Amino acid sequence: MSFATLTRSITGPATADFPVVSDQQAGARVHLKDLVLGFDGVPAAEVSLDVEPGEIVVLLGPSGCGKSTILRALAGLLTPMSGVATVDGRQVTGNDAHCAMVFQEDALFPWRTALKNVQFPLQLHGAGRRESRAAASAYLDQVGLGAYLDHLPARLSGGMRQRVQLARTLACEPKVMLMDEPFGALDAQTRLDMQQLLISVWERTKMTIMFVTHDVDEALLLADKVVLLTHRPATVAEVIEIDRPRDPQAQFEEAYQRRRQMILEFLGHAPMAAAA
Ligand SMILES: Nc1ncnc2c1ncn2[C@@H]1O[C@H](COP(=O)(O)OP(=O)(O)OP(=O)(O)O)[C@@H](O)[C@H]1O
Repeated sequence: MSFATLTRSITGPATADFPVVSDQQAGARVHLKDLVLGFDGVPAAEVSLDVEPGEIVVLLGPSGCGKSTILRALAGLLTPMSGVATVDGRQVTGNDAHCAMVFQEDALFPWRTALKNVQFPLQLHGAGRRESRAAASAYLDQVGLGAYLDHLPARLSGGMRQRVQLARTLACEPKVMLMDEPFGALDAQTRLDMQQLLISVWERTKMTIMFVTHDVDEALLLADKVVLLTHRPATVAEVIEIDRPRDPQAQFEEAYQRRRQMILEFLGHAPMAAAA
């Protein structure tokens, strides 16, 4: 998307307190077909998976099974051994402009203020100083950091730094946001706040989100689909579809508890991938 469209989307009429998002920005379809990823010729993941535009798909699986590797391949950071990954029908090769990654450890520039961190991708795409400043400050406002524009990352809490990272990722206007345990290092309350913030961002943008977590409740709160993966090399063992809207009381119901228990048991006894 051009920066002109971006600024239109920020300054146009908003439905709530969030910038209007153009159709172009809505989520992309992700298609993984017999995708084999690995290191030094040894497979770490062998997956086929379809993600509809605007879905939140959560990857759950035992430690080291290959979850991050799948996200890294979609971000263009890893070349597949075989198979294909496409985003809206286009094969992912190298750094795909439609996909942006959010890591657990914030990857902010420590010498740049919150505002300048978010301005960075905008300027990289050719926006001028004034335009990028206005856009970045709008994004930071949306993640609740309007009063912290001039703070360096060192002066922000872990949760606030993750908000800056989220704002910076949103400024890239990705069609697919790849989130690798983004809230794993946060305290419980901040994590809940970030989950709610993510849901509100997603409701407004309808981005496709692929999210890795070890937290089953986080998965059940966020996901349209929970994808259960086997031990390395990760293969898809099961895809669990979860209805929306989410009832906040649902977690106290028996059906929720049964599903949660089933997933916990799966993770405790996750199968090995079938021999090829
Ligand atoms: N750069 C690398 N070089 C070699 N092996 C790697 C590399 N990165 C990851 N691996 C290996 O690939 C496998 C999958 O790693 P990956 O980080 O994708 O797992 P994960 O499911 O995300 O793990 P966790 O849940 O513990 O974060 C692991 O066995 C890991 O040791």
